Amino acid sequence: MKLIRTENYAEMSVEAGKIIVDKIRSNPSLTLGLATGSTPKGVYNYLIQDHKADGTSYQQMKSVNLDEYIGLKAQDTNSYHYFMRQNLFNHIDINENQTHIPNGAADDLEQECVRYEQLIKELGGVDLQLLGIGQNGHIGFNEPGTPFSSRTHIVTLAENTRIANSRFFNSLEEVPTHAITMGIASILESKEILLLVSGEKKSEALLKFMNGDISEEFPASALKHHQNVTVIADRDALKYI
Ligand SMILES: O=P(O)(O)OC[C@H]1O[C@](O)(CO)[C@@H](O)[C@@H]1O
Repeated sequence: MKLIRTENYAEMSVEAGKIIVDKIRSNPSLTLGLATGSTPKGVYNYLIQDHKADGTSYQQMKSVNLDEYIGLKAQDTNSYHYFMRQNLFNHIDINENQTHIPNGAADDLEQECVRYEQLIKELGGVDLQLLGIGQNGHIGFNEPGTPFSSRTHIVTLAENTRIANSRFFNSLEEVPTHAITMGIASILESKEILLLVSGEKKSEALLKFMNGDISEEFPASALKHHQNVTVIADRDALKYI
């Protein structure tokens, strides 16, 4: 595992953005695994600015997102479909048919999980997966206790995850209780993983990740089984390291 230390969120975002742009330029038809939440917003902003200034093209690539809330339609402003359009897709040269996000409003959610897993296979797997980490160590929406063998599945969100994410909603009651997420085994099949960690709130999770045991009680620890993980963290997140 490689650790890149950065001063702050902006620097972390630029470091990650440069790595992604390099990959896309050397392999324009790659499949990029994307994440939502506050952490990757700066990276997406870097990609948008680079696209405008240097013309990096996304016309041939494909993307798969990690997760989506159950019960929110794609148009819902709190859905991850909406997040991705607002924060990246609407600002680069990518078509909707190149981008994939689990459908949290599907009639048959179990079938949706099977479809999504199959889709990733048909795309040839994820070349580079961008990840954030939850304060409880979740990756995607794989909460503590999720088997490392898990594939795309339906999860009940941990209360602390709902509380953490309630900042995007009007109230905690509005935060969905369930989500669809790529499983840990699905994530580990990515050829390369970029884990971004920013802010003091994530410092304990980062300490546990770097120095703790590999355990299903701390989902991110599964990444230690992967051969090609780069962690990019900022000074606040690195407080204990
Ligand atoms: O970046 P944030 O908002 O702290 O969220 C942490 C993680 O939780 C999730 O939002 C759950 O999907 C991840 O996508 C994200 O990486």
